[in-house]
Amino acid sequence: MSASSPMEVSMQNPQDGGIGDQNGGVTINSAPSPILPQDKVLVSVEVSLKPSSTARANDVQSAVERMLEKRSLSYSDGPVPVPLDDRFLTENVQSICICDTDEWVQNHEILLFWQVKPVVHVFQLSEEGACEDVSGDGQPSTFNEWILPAKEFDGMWESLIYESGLKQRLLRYAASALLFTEKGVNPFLVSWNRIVLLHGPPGTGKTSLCKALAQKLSIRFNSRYPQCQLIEVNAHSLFSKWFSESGKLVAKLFSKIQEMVDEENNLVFVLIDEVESLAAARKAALSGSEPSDSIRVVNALLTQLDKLKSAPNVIILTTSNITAAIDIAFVDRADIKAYVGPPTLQARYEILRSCLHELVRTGILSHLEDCESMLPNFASLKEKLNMPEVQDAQTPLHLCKQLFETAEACEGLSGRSLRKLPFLAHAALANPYGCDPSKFLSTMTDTARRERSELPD
Ligand SMILES: Nc1ncnc2c1ncn2[C@@H]1O[C@H](COP(=O)(O)OP(=O)(O)OP(=O)(O)O)[C@@H](O)[C@H]1O
Repeated sequence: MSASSPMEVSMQNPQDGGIGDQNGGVTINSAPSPILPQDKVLVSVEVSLKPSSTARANDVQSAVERMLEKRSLSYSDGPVPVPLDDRFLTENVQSICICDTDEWVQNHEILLFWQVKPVVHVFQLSEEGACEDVSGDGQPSTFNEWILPAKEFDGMWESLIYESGLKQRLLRYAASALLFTEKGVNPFLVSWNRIVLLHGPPGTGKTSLCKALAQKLSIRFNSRYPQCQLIEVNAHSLFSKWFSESGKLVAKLFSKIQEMVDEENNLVFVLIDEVESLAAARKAALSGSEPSDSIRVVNALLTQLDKLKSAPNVIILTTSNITAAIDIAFVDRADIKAYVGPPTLQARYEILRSCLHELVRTGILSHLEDCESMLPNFASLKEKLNMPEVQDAQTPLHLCKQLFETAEACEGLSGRSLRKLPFLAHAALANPYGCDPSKFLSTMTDTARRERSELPD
C-alpha cells in the first residue's frame, strides 16, 4: 500500500484541457476530454475525532468537505494534514486519512481532485477496550466484546498487506451485503447472506483481517448504524472440559447477542476463529467419544448461528486453517469465501519495509533519515534496481536491493513470522545500539534463512 501523503498539485481543470479520462477517470493523456460527474471515482476520506471532541459528525463532515473543495489535492492513500488555520477542525479532528485509492493509483497514475468524489466518514474511536465475559468459577471466558470503531484496531487494516484487490474485494462484498439489507431487497427474489469465511495457512492474518474488516465497516456504515459491536466467540472454551456447563454458556452468549441484534441501529459482528473446531466437536460428539450432552451443545450453537444469520444487522466472520470444505451447514453457504495465502514477494517486501519504517521512527535504526526515498515502495523498486548506482554499496539505493533480497529469502514464511523477523534480527546483533541499516538487513536475511530451515517440511 502506498504510504505517500497526498500532495498539492497545480493542475489544469479538465474543462481547460490537458487531462483526459479513458477508464473511469484515472488515466492521464494529453487529449482534452471533460470528465462528467458520473465518471468520478468515489474515494473514502476517514476523519477521526479527538477523544475530547463533542462536535456533531455532520458539522465536521461539512467542514472537511469544504476544506477538500478548497484544496487542489492529488489523491493517494495516506494522511492529509489538518489545516492549522481552521480552528473548528484543529479543535475537533485527530486525523484525516484518504483510503482505497490504491487500485486506481497503480502504475504511477495519480488521481486528481476533480476526478474524485470524496465520501467523508466521521468517527470517534472507542477507548473502552475489550470487555471479557467473566463467567466466574474459574472457567475461561466464552467471548470478548468490543465497541467499534475501537482504538486497538486503529491502523490494523492498513498494516495488513496482500496481493492487490483482496482487501477491496472483501470490503465491497460486505458493503453490498449490508446495502441489500438496508434497501430491503427481498431474499426470496435475490439471495445473499452475511457470512464471511477466510481460510488459509496459520499466521496469514485471517483473524486480524476479520477484525480490521469489522472496524472498517463500522466506520463506513456509521450513518446507518450509529452503534457497532464485535463479539469474538471463543469456540475452544465452549467445548472445553466444562461440557456440562457449556449449554448454559451458549444460551448466555446468544441471549446477549440477540439483545444487541434487537436494536435495529446496532451493527453486530460475530467472529468465530477456527470454525473447523465446531465440525470436529460435532464429529467427536456423534462418535460417542465425548459426554452425551455435548451433542446438544454443539447442535445448540449451530442452530443459534443459523438463526442469527437471518438477522439483517449481523455479519458472521469466520476463519479456518483448513482449506478443504468445512462440514458445517452455516458456513457452507458463505457468500464471501476468500483464500488468504502466504505473502507474495511484493507483500513480503512491503511488510518488511513497514517494519523498518517503524524501527526508524522509534530510533532503533539510525542513519536512515530519508526512509521514503532510501526504501522506496515495491512499484518504484524495479526501476531503481536497474540503475547503475545500486551496484555501489556506499549509495543509499543499495539498501532497497538488500531489502529485496531479504524479502526473497523469506519465501514460505507467514506474515506473522515476517513481523517477528526484525525483532529476532535485532536480538541476534552483537552491537544493537545505533544499528547500521545495511548490517541490520544482512542479519535479517540470515535470520530469515534460519527460520526457513526450521519450518516443517
Ligand atoms: N499479510 C499480512 N500483512 C501484514 N501483516 C500480517 C500479514 N499476515 C499476518 N500478519 C501479521 O501476523 C499477525 C498474526 O495474524 P493472525 O493471528 O491474524 O493470523 P491468522 O491467519 O488468524 O493465524 P492463525 O490461523 O494461526 O490464528 C497479524 O497481527 C499481523 O501482524
